[in-house]
Amino acid sequence: MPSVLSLPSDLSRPIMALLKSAQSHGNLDHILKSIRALNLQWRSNPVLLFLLTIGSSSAIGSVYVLQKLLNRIKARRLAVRASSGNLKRGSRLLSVPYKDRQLQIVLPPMNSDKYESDKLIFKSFMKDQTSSKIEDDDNMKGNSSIMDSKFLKKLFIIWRLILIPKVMDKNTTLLLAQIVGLVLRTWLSLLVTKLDGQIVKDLIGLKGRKFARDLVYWFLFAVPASYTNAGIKYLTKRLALNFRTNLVRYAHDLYMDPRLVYYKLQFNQSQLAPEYQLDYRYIDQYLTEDINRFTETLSSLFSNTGKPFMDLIFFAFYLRDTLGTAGIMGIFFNYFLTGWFLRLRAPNFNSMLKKKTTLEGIFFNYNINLINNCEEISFYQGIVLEKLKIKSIFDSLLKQTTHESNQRFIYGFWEDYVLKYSWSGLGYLFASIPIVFAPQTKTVSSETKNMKQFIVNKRLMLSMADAGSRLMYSIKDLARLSGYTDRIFTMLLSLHQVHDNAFQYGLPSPQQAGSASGSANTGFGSSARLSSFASSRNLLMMRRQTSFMNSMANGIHGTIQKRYPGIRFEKTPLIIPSPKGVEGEHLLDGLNVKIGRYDNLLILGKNGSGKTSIMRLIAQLWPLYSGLLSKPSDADILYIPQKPYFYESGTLRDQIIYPMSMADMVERGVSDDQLVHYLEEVGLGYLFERFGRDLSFCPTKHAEETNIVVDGKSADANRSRAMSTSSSTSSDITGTSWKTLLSGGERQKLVMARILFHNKSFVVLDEPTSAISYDMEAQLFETLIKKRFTFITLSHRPLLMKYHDCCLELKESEDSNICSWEFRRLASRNKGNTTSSKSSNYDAIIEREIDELKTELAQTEEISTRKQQLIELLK
Ligand SMILES: Nc1ncnc2c1ncn2[C@@H]1O[C@H](COP(=O)(O)OP(=O)(O)OP(=O)(O)O)[C@@H](O)[C@H]1O
Repeated sequence: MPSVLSLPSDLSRPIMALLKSAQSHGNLDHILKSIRALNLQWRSNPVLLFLLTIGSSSAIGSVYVLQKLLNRIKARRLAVRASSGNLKRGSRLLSVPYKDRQLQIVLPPMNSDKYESDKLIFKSFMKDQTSSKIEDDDNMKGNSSIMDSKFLKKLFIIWRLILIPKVMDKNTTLLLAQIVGLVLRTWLSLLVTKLDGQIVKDLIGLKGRKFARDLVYWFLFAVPASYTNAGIKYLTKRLALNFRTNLVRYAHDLYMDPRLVYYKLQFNQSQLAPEYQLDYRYIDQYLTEDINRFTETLSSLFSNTGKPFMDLIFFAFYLRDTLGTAGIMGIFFNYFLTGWFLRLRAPNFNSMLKKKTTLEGIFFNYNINLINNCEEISFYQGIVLEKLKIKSIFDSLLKQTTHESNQRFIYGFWEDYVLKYSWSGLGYLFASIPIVFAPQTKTVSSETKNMKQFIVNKRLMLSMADAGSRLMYSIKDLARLSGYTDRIFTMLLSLHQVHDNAFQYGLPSPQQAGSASGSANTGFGSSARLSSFASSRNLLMMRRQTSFMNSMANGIHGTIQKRYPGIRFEKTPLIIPSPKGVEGEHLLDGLNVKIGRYDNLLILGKNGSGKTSIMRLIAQLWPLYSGLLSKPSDADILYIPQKPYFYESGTLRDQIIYPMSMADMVERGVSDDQLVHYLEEVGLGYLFERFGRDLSFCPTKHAEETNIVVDGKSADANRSRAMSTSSSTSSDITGTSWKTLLSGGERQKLVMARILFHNKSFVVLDEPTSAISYDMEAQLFETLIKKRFTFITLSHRPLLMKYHDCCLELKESEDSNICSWEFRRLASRNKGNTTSSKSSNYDAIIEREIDELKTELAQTEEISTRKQQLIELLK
């Protein structure tokens, strides 16, 4: 038998001819002759597929370029329409920096009806869970099986509502294209397998010309095969990205809603089963990492399971001709047996993944906390304690990861032994069956035929084994997907619960509690934990009735009027929101206060007495359980919280106009000059100078890359000429944040400039001048009075009375934990000269404060005298 390396003369001739032609540069005749000598069949599969690939990729490329061009034209038109305010109602146009240009993205208006109808689907899911009592012991431990109905139901809900909301969706197209790609790839594998056997047959049969031709076919095949592989990978990534976009937008629409879901989430402590409870502190991880991982796992699952599945079916059909139906049945029986065996051995990857992801979130958040509070921690020199805390969190993560690795090691052994080696061994065995049992004829042609058949069968068997093993490996992917599906579903469920108009801050709403098909005690459905113990139907019914009565009695029944020209409380309790409702912790009871336009109110009280909570009630962050609250419309009132907030990556201008966008500012006709004037009024003119007389100054690095322009109005459009001379000073102080760049007092003053800009009739200020010097404080209050703002100030300093007309004092009560309150009108303030007006009422309080200060001063003096005496003694 000739060696494969020593080519026979028949084989070397066409190759030599090709080489010679290559040597004689451009001798087309020679090349054509050599190709002709190969006897290529133009209608053969490799040639047709090669030409088809070239043709279709050119067509796809042209469509892509055309689409890009059309998109650019569309974006330009949109920008023009946006700047003239002609966008569809509710739509917003964003200009997002991308490479060296701005991408125009239109955000369609939110379809709130969709979210309301989706809410019903989530509600009925929760009701089904209770009524069918799926909360069995397994679920209590979070050990849901990867293929259980709950996982599939959850996935189906997410799929139908968010991932592919309608049949004619672009994601459907991508999915279909992916399926076509998978079928094509399997078919190509089959053709390649046959060609492989043919090449071996040519070699062994010493057919040089055929060998060279099949080699050319091989290289032609490589083009569509590689193209299909790359295409499938691209489609997988694209689908994941589209799924992610849909999910992120959906979650953001619910989370960042004017119904304040992002704030109220902390109160959603309904008594749901643990698997449906979301820890709001880690919502960032759900919204970012989890969505990303869920969509990637889901879209890659199609190619990871689709390809082996197709392979199994195609190859089984092909092999049936040689191995017979019994042989194929035997192979599949083997697969199921090993699959069953591996499932028995598989640890609970789902629950391991959930635990690990939660710990990763805690670890990540703690690191962020360190960054956000680095200065405070440095002052306290608290890094040792912080390090200990971070270490203990990391240790828990490490323990969980080690446990997971150990489990994976044992399972990995069984998986590899069975899937890689046993199945391949069996593959050889099955491939040899037709040869071993064929009639024994010892001619050269029968040997080469046998060899070809063996090669083809062996390749198909190994491919089948590989496909089967990949299907088995994807059990792990499925477990991972199940874990992520649980997390994403829980997040969406919680968002819907809080987004619900009837959200009761953890207490079930009356209709939920009493719903006929519904259940006992969930934020929206039922208490899985409670109902799992309620073994009898009667007990469940009783529980429902009790819950209904409770929620009726403890629910939110207050009345809010929103167009009142002042603030009025009538018989209003101040209760910390909780699942107990009215029975929760009371801070104040029966509050009766009434102020009108131009009545400035000071709310006085010690720390923790409930001042900020009153502001929360007025701003409707907290519910009004009973009584009456009358307040001005939202457009007329501005709330200034105790902690000055600065817009992340925002410019100096953004900080003044927050929460308005540049587009709104331009629309209101406010110029940059006016903003500068406000800065000067609050005593921050020098800051403007320091930042290079540039309102676009931003201390955050890469601010330009993240500077998103809303509705086509550029931040620079309104900049006055005086400001365009940006000095080098501004660039010297980049790379920090507003929080660290400004002092405490400067931050409060900047917020005051915000008040002047918004110019709303009513302002609620929580400790607005706690870090500002007395002279500046007086100036700021004088400005507010002069500009005829009506302000409600929350403070613990009676000295501020001189700027106010009424005072609500919250006092500690001797006989109960609930503060008592006293509302009184202060003697009329001389609006022009506040310091000259005195009232005996607040004189007494001020005298008391002065006395306290004097006592403190005397104590300090005494200490310093003693210290001096000690020093002298030591000398
Ligand atoms: N979300 C909450 N959950 C539980 N308790 C809360 C919550 N928010 C506030 N409280 C409690 O309510 C009480 C009143 O808080 P509030 O912030 O209104 O005090 P304050 O009078 O503004 O205090 P300070 O002057 O220190 O700002 C405090 O005891 C606080 O612990």
